[in-house]
Amino acid sequence: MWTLGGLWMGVGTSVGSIMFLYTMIQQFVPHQLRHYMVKYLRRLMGYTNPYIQISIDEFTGERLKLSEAYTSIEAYLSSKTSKMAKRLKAQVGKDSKNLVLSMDEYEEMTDEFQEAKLWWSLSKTTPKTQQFSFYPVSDEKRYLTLQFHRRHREIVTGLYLNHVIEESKAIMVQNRQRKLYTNNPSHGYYGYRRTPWSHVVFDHPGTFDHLAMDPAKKKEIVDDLITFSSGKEYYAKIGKPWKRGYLLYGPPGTGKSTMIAAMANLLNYDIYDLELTAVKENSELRKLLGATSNKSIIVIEDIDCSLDLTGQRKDKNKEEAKEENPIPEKAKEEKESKVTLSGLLNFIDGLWSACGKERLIVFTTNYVEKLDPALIRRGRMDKHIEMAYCGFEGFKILAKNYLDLDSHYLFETIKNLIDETQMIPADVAENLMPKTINWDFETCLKNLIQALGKAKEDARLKAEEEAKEKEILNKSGEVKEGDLSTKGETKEDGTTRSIDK
Ligand SMILES: Nc1ncnc2c1ncn2[C@@H]1O[C@H](COP(=O)(O)OP(=O)(O)OP(=O)(O)O)[C@@H](O)[C@H]1O
Ligand SMILES: [Mg+2]
Repeated sequence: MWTLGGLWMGVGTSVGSIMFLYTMIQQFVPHQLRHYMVKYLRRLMGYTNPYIQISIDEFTGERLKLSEAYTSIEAYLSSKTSKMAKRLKAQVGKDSKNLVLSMDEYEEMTDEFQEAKLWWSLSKTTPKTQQFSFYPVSDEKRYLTLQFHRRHREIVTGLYLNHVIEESKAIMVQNRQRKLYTNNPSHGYYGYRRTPWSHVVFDHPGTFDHLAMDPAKKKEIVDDLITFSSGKEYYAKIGKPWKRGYLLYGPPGTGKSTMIAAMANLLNYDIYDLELTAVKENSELRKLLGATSNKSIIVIEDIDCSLDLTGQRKDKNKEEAKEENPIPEKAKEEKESKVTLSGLLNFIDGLWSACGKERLIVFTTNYVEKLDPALIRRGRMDKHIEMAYCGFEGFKILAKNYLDLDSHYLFETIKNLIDETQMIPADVAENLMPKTINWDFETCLKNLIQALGKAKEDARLKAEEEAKEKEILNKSGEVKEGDLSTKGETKEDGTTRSIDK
């Protein structure tokens, strides 16, 4: 036992010193020399060293995408770090309640699996051209290295790595703090952040239980989402990338944004709120897409206002104003987004869109009829959901939510009024909300009844006004028709034909 322990310590020390040497070279040797030194060191070690090394980069594919393997292993190691590593890094965990510890840079730790002993270390490569900067510069690459004896190759590649990934899944769920990302429009270059997205903790309390809408429709949406999230094998079987598009449309204040929060809370996904007008060109759109994680919702709100997507829908007034006050060409180029409709279509379902798994893409709009049909066809936006005015079923959900009220004698009055009125759930909710400390159910419900009565009356007056306008128009139309018939001659089939003068 002692001998084995001593041997392991010895091996650990020699591996440690080789890695230390590597790290020193990476850190302090000028990059022109570094390449040769590392090459010869490796060759030398190849003859004598019985150890195999696997490295896992933090970012893959020109660092566009956060490596899933890296994230998983980092989570796995974080569960062991507190016992093994000496230099730790602390981050706030789920719900900001606990601190999650992970290995600090240039730190090493050991792990054991069956009879194999394994060494993990975290390193980084520094940029080729050394620059003075207060922040770590964007060329920095972090990577994890795993070393083990070659006699354990089968165990490690066949079993250990799978074991790490499986363990990491449970740990990640435990530690997961959901995030709300945005593509930061304040500066195009994302520098030391190493990702084009900036984020805050996603803390929206909205759930489907809170959402006022037809229960049958709600159930259909929830079922659809759950089926999607558990559809890994199904999507693989039908040969489709594991993603789904949702189009939420309807008047302002009908709960489109609230539904997105409810979707994220239901499925435990992150949200990427994409500000399309801040994206300069299609290639940036691809970068943004590549830097999103799996299990996420990519949202483009008010898609109809986001861009001139067809090239035909330019705002005429804006165009005229531009002509009067022309913006200098360079400033214009810097400011204007060059994202095209085809760029966006590729973003949604081109080859690039398949680079992640389990992703929802959600568009919201108040004017569905303004959207290009290509953008919202099935396959891109698979499910179209209309968020409508509040009906009685929706009201009951709001009454339960805002007043904790299941039934009341005034419900019948509200039922009769609400189905004849077009009131958005946001207004119904606002009218229901208690306005004084000593509130009671009756006052709240009567407030709503009053508001509904007023809305109904306003609608009646508006309809009357419109009818009058129509009548006037019809009359003037009749006069014109009358003029025409006097000037025309009657044909055999009873229609009239004008006489050319
Ligand atoms: N269907 C609904 N159920 C519950 N609450 C709702 C619903 N619709 C709106 N609300 C309430 O009204 C507020 C505004 O709703 P929300 O922002 O989701 O509307 P929206 O449809 O996204 O509007 P817009 O088109 O202007 O973005 C929310 O904070 C929510 O409290
Ligand atoms: Mg909204």
